[in-house]
Amino acid sequence: MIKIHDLNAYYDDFHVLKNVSLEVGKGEVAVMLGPNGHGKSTVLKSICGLVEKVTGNITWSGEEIIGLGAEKLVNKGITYIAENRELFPEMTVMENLKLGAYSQSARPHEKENLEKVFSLFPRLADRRKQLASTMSGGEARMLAIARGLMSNADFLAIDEPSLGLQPNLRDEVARIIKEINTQGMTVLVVEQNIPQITELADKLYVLEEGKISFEGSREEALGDDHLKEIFLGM
Ligand SMILES: Nc1ncnc2c1ncn2[C@@H]1O[C@H](COP(=O)(O)OP(=O)(O)OP(=O)(O)O)[C@@H](O)[C@H]1O
Repeated sequence: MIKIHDLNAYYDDFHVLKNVSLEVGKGEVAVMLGPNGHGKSTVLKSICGLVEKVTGNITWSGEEIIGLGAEKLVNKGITYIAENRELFPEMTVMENLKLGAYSQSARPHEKENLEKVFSLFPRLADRRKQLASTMSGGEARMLAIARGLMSNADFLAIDEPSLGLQPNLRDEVARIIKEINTQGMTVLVVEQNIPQITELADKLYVLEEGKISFEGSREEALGDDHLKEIFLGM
């Protein structure tokens, strides 16, 4: 379980997150919604050791992990999948995937994770020799998610997977998140353009102005007209 208590995050003097507390139970999917620029990515990055100035507590399976840094956290099974893909364009699909398994904890599992990834994303298996730079936007997005899975993670923080995706591929992203969750992955995802993802959420959080303004089930969120209209698009 990931448990965040009173997280504050800063970029220099800019105080982005203000006493954020949330938890994602083992094997659960939590979805974070909220307006642009209010700090959703910063929550994910703070968990994954990618924000320098943070205070508060973040525990993973009971162990304090705040401030450990991204490399140590990847070895503990905590992986961030960025919204801006961050692929290596001049490398093939296969090379990009193998780089996802660079960490000490992932290396011994490279073969089995590759098989898992290719069964989830058959299209990547067909294109394993293709350069990442020549993939369509949707394929590149899938590759970014697949590369995250190569890290042998137990917890994935996924940032806006729908960004730049056509509607049919959004269904595909929802299917994949459901599938990896069924296999036991704990997921915190920032996403409000794929209704199927909010449907599979065990819990929704809304982040506004760096603070959690709502926490509850999708049914509870649907009971609130403001949330329903603004964040659930209904
Ligand atoms: N590396 C950085 N240095 C300085 N300011 C930053 C940095 N990253 C983000 N910010 C600022 O922090 C605030 C929160 O950004 P963040 O990306 O967490 O928001 P968000 O809710 O995820 O937005 P979006 O939905 O647009 O991705 C924004 O004002 C942003 O400009």
